[in-house]
Amino acid sequence: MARGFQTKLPPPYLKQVRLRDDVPIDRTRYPYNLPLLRDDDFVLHFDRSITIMVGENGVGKSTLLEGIAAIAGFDEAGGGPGYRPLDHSTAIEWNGDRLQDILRASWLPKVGQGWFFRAESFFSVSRYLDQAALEVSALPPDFLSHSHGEGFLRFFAERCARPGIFLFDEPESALSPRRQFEFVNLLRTIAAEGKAQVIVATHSPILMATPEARLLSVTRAGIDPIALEDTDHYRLYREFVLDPHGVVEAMSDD
Ligand SMILES: Nc1ncnc2c1ncn2[C@@H]1O[C@H](COP(=O)(O)OP(=O)(O)OP(=O)(O)O)[C@@H](O)[C@H]1O
Repeated sequence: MARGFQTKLPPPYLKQVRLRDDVPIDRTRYPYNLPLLRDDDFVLHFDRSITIMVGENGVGKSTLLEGIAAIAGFDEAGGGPGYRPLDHSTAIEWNGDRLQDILRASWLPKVGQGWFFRAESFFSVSRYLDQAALEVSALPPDFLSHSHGEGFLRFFAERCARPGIFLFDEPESALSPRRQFEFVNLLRTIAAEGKAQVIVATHSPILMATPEARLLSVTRAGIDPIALEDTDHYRLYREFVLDPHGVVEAMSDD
């Protein structure tokens, strides 16, 4: 068991996040201006150990994950509690971590263990882990001496064997379709073991098909449960597989 987190209670540990009603919200500025957060009664419920968020580019899935990561005590750039893989001191942009100021989280119990996986920071996080191990004369995990996808899967498998809350932003970006099925198997193992909560944002219909997962549709209007077969992603891929050349022609700009 990871130090600091042991519970007999089943996941999901993070039950919901909702907008606070006791702080003013400046809706003119990112991330507070996301259309998704327009309603004062915005609420995101988690009712299974695996939650998969799906939605068009730009609706705010990554921003929400950054906000949840910050609430859990993880760096917005990725990593676990106490990891600071990037120096943010010169950052001029506002990021999703600012959502922690306007969101109220309900936990049972509160979990501070876990990891925020981001494809774009995998390299710097892996370097950071190697460096941290070398500094204490430990064996570096060396996730980078593999292909991108292999290193990523090894990383997931190693981290997710521990209890905690795990956040994944588009994990499929490093994975071939076959490896995505391995990732689904990993999610299924996590669900069966009942010691961890996982929240994934994805565009992959393969990941969305994880049987144990609650699939949530994220749109500018809000967040609602959805069936795989009702997602735009599934419908478009289905049309494509049935008639790839015809669909490419139909979608062409000319
Ligand atoms: N640091 C930032 N400053 C200002 N606006 C931002 C910033 N990061 C993202 N945005 C904007 O916020 C909106 C939501 O972005 P976000 O990356 O959360 O969407 P997403 O649903 O994760 O999209 P994708 O599927 O492309 O990853 C987009 O309109 C984006 O342009």
